[in-house]
Amino acid sequence: MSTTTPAVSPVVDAAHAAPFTGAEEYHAAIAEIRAAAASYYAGEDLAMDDATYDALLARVAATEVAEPGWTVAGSPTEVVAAGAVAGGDVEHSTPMLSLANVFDADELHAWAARLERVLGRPARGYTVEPKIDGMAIAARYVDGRLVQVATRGDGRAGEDVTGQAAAVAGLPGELARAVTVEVRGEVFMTDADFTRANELRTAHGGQPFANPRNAAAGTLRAQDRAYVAPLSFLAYGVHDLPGGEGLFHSAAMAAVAELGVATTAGSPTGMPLCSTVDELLAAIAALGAARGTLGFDIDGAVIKADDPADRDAAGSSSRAPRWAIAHKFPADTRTGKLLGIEVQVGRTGVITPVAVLEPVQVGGVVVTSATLHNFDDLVRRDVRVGDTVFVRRAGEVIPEITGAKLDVRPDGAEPFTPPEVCPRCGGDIDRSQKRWRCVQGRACGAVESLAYFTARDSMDIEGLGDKVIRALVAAGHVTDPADLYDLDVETLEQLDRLGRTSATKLVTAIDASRTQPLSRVLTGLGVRMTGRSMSRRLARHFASMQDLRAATVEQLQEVEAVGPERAATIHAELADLGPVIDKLIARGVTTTEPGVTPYAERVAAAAAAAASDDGAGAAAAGPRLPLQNEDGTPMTVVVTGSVPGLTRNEGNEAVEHLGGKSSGSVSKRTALVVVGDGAGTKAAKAEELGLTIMPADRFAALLTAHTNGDHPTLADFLP
Ligand SMILES: NC(=O)c1ccc[n+]([C@@H]2O[C@H](COP(=O)([O-])OP(=O)(O)OC[C@H]3O[C@@H](n4cnc5c(N)ncnc54)[C@H](O)[C@@H]3O)[C@@H](O)[C@H]2O)c1
Ligand SMILES: [Zn+2]
Repeated sequence: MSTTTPAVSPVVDAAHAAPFTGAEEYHAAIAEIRAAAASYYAGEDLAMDDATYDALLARVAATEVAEPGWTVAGSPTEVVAAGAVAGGDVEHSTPMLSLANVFDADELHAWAARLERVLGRPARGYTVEPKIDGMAIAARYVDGRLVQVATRGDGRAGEDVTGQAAAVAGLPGELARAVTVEVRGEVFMTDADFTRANELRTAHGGQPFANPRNAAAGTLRAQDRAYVAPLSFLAYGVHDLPGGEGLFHSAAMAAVAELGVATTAGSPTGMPLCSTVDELLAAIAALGAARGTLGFDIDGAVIKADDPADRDAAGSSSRAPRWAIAHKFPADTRTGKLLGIEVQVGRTGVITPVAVLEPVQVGGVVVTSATLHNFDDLVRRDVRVGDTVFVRRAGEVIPEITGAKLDVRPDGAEPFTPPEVCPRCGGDIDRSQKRWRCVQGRACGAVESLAYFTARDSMDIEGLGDKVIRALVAAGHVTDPADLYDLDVETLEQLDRLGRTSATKLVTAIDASRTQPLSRVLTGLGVRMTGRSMSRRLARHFASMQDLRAATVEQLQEVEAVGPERAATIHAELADLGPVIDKLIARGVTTTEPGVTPYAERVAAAAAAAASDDGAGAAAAGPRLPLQNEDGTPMTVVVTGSVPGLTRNEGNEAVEHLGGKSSGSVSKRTALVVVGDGAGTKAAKAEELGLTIMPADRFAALLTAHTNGDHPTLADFLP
């Protein structure tokens, strides 16, 4: 391989995308990309989600490789911001470029190897920073005073946003020392500020922003606003630092921090220094794991050569530097189809709209339902059943719908009509607050939840039928299951048709239920997305209420058939039920599962066992995954063409998730070939070799079944 710049910048993942077969399609795609980029950088309504944008761009790049003669001048594969953003009045001291992307370890290795070839030796260290999802700016300080802030624009010249940037947190109006310097970094909106900004915006009659990035872009470019939406800044670059000649990036950024500017290194993520690709991968994984806890959106990690000499030697293409690379994380916003809107009534009587979605991968997880927040919001956003909607999942929080794509709304889609009365009890709704409530409050669902608690499969309390429960709730004696344990014979006797004997029996039965095991207590609490057998599994896994409540979303997924979505729901439900659980514990209800080793002891034992063998035994111990061979080893799987709802990278991740090993080339050793739209020669080769072939939609269905905990086997889904 030569070290000359390839015709197509490595920014774009051309190698795995299907080229367009007609020049017309190619030109149409470019027009679509430019239009999308124009609204994206202006902070206007999004035309598509990022994964779709990246996939379209990759197809344009693949076309340019296949048909070099078609390539248009200023193709989006070659210029910053797809060439859709005009340059402004402020010329940059050096171009503000884009970044090339990698999506997995192999691609990162390839990038590092390429850099090493250019340098003729390994790079002298790398830094790892969060890739903040906002707007790039250049801020110029003269004698310590902030005099000018400009957007990236077309990369050569940007727009003057000095006025709007005045109140950005982390970008001080005055530095600690009177130096003249240019600081570059990202202006963004934190999750908390995003919520606040949308409240302000809708209160002023505007449409809510789709996501924090969009909000930051819109806010930074807005001239006059009746209100100020808060923005933040983190620096990741510096130019003309006095005395900064030859300083490593990490040292230069430390100097910037000392001047009083917020930097990525000073943020909760820090700036790990690495010398090998393996160290880089570990740092990237750590950043990915922290993603949900930062309080602001990041869409990847940025890896940079630390030594300025390495940077000079590597240089840049017209679009991106060769000494830096972005390792992208799975997209946290995707589009999906809204199948229905359900109205849920919570334990406290809060009434909320919930979106039912066609399964879609967001942030690496299959999502089938998402919150629509509240009815005001839903009506304002005018989201309708049948719409293609934006689904956002930031970290481990419950996914949300941020808006609908109006240009593809199906004919005849009806606006949603909020309920007139409480869908559970038929009573009135209190609409005085944003969160609507049944006027009955906790009592609204009390009869239902008490009946569930006392049922045969749960606490099995004899003599507590529907009639008695209704009477107890109506008299105000009980609103939650724990109140049952406070009842005495005198109180019960006062109820209609309950004599002293029955009352005494009932108190005895309630009292006896205290010894029911944890699994039955859990069943009785009616934790959403769990039933009898799931409650048993949870109880057997965690052994005590205390350990179950302390479990993280990740730990909950250790339980068989608990996927990310169910784990997040169970976690939220246990928190929601906290007060009732506390009350039950205080009343002496059993909190352990008999005959099960405490969770902490088992974790310690497992760790000891893992340390004493090579881990091969551990892999075989779990239930067999759909893409595992009988001996527990992974099947080699090739995915070619597109899988519905997944990017190429997510397709490969899905293979691993299902227990397989994904490979890029078809051979006799390939166990399975997944074939989707746009599949090329690999599909033909698979047929030639007589390999097992699976259509991509069936693969997607297999993934969904697995994520839902249905324990599918590969055979179930083969044609
Ligand atoms: N959905 C859409 O319609 C649409 C349209 C256009 C672009 N996009 C998205 O934008 C991306 C390409 O746009 P781009 O060129 O603006 O960004 P990029 O992904 O190529 O990355 C370059 C940018 O990263 C930012 N950055 C954040 N943290 C950084 C750090 N620590 N160090 C250095 N830079 C850092 C800077 O702003 C820099 O300009 C694509 O991945 C695409 O998904 C989406
Ligand atoms: Zn009600």
